[in-house]
Amino acid sequence: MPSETTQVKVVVKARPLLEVEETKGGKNVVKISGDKISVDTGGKEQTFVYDGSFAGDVKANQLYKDRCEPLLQKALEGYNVSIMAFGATGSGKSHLMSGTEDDPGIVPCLNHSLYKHVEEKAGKKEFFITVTFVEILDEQMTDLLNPHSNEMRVRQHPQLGIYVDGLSELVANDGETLAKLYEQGSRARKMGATDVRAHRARSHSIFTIHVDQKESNSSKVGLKSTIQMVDLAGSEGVDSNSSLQAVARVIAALGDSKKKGGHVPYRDSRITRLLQEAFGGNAFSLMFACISPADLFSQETMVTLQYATLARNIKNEARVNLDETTHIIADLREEIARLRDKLTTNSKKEDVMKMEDLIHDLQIAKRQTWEEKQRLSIQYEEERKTNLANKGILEWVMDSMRKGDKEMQEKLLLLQKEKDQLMLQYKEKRKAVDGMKEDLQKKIAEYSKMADSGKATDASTKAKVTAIHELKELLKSESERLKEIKQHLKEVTEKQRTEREDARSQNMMLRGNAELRQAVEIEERKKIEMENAIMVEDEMERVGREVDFLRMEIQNKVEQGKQYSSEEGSKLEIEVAELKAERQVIALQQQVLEQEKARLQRTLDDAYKHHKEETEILQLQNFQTFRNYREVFEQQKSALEQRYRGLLEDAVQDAVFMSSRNAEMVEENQSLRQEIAELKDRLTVLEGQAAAN
Ligand SMILES: Nc1ncnc2c1ncn2[C@@H]1O[C@H](COP(=O)(O)OP(=O)(O)OP(=O)(O)O)[C@@H](O)[C@H]1O
Repeated sequence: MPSETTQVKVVVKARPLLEVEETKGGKNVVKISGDKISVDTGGKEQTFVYDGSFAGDVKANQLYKDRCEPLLQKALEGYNVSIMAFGATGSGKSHLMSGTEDDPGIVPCLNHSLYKHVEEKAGKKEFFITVTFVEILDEQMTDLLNPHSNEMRVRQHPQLGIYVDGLSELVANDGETLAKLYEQGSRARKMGATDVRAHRARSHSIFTIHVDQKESNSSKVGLKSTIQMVDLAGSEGVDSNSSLQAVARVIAALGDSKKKGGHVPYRDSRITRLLQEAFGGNAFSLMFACISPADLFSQETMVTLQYATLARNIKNEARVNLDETTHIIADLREEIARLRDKLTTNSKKEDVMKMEDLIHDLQIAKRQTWEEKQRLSIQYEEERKTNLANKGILEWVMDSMRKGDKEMQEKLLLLQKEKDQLMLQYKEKRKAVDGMKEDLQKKIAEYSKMADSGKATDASTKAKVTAIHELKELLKSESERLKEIKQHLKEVTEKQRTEREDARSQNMMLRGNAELRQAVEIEERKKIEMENAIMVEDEMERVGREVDFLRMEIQNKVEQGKQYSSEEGSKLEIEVAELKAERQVIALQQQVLEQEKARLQRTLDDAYKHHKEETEILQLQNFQTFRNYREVFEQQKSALEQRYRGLLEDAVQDAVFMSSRNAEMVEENQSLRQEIAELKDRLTVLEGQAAAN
């Protein structure tokens, strides 16, 4: 297995002087020239040399290209890589690692090149990439990709190295997935805290990319490497932060020539255990020492630079990691079988314990196969929906809600179908009614024409009158039916509205689900808009038909040479004007609806933004409330304990008093007995004397 001795590389990155620092009168006390960096500490200039020093105007992607891309190449050759950001709070560590949209950080840049490489090698090589994301705060570990509450432990596997037992490893088949996982994890890191900045300043996070690869169609053993991206806790006051102090002690133990060869306190904290390969182990390591250029921070800058100097002396022994999972599993199985035989004849306690460890090692080794990692990843995906939802990460809730909402959606769909059918019936019925009206008008016209002509016989008059009467009756009943349909339609619409309301309140119950609510609102609004549009269109059509009908009637009459009386004329004109006005009103209504829609859209967007912010705050507050409860509980507990302690002390004192009193009484009793005995003796003597006399 090829291996290389390598030194931990240290690059200093000074962030720009922030506006807030400038307004406070902060001055730039850092000068950079080549790999040298000088800090003016109140008139005294101190100079340090590193593997690189970069000023504030340097973009993260340039730093990535320059310093991290070669490390990615190493990782692709099978070496482990560790990229760490170290520095005081506010020195720009997170900015460097995560970056912004305009200035993507080291993690997004590396993500991009990693998958570019994977694409380029398609056909020749197969890659299997997974990620884990852990946060360590006050020695507590949080699985940022799947924030569960199961116990997690740092363990060491004899062949696979150091790992966190219980940490979810998720498959990232493409750069987009990896970016999403990193983003969600970073968000989960924020969501758990009441004071995001203080929390981040005190916590460490490690985002690890596991790259497994093998040559396509080859039985050659594949490669297996890890890329650790570490955002260390803020170092201002290294003394006050014990786990960072532990990192400092490890750096000093390995990097300080006076302490070389001595004990390295990796086991002092979880972060140092997890960085064991990065400092003095099997990895190519790069430490970004992040500093602020401001005089206000010069003390913190000096602490960072001193540790950076020590870190640069650390030597690592990096080797190519072959994917020997299959062999490891076979070896472990063999060892387990041997031990099992031994245990059947002679079961010693240490052998039983060793057996337990071996079985656990085998379990871990078995989880390293691509198939098993894939299976577990799917299982974690399921779990993390709930865990992330509990943490307020919304996207997953949305997905699951869509499923949960299905029943309600189906109900609404059925109602919509019923409504559509009713609408169709309504339209058809109205068309028929309108036709009948038209027919009736015609029949009345024919009848009056016949009557005017004076040619009408009794029979023909009767027939016409009967037909008119029948039609009138039919029209009446059909109009009734139309009314009924309309009423039914109204009821269904109302039912639909209440169901939607229910659905919405159900959605409301899901805390933080602003996106989903917005999606539901948008969908609902679209439906209402569509329905309104249909109604308006329908009305317009009806009014149009009425106008046409009138026009036709007038034309008919004109053609028949009918002279309108001024009364009829003005009646018709009024009717036309009314219809026109009706049409205008509808058009106006439509305009108003459009305006209302735009206004609602704006209100909704504002409400959405506001709600989203409020939800986040609420979640943070809830967490705070929980902490307050816990504090009160702790106080009550200690008050009770104190009370019981007091009672116990009293009881002990009483017991002591009673026992001393008891001793006194025993003594008294004894002396009384003595006295009685003496009195008895005297009595006997006196009785003797009396008898003698
Ligand atoms: N290169 C940069 N360009 C512009 N602004 C920067 C740069 N680096 C850092 N900043 C700004 O400096 C501030 C502190 O940066 P950041 O939050 O990354 O510090 P940090 O070291 O991660 O702090 P903490 O330890 O508290 O998490 C932020 O407002 C950030 O936007």
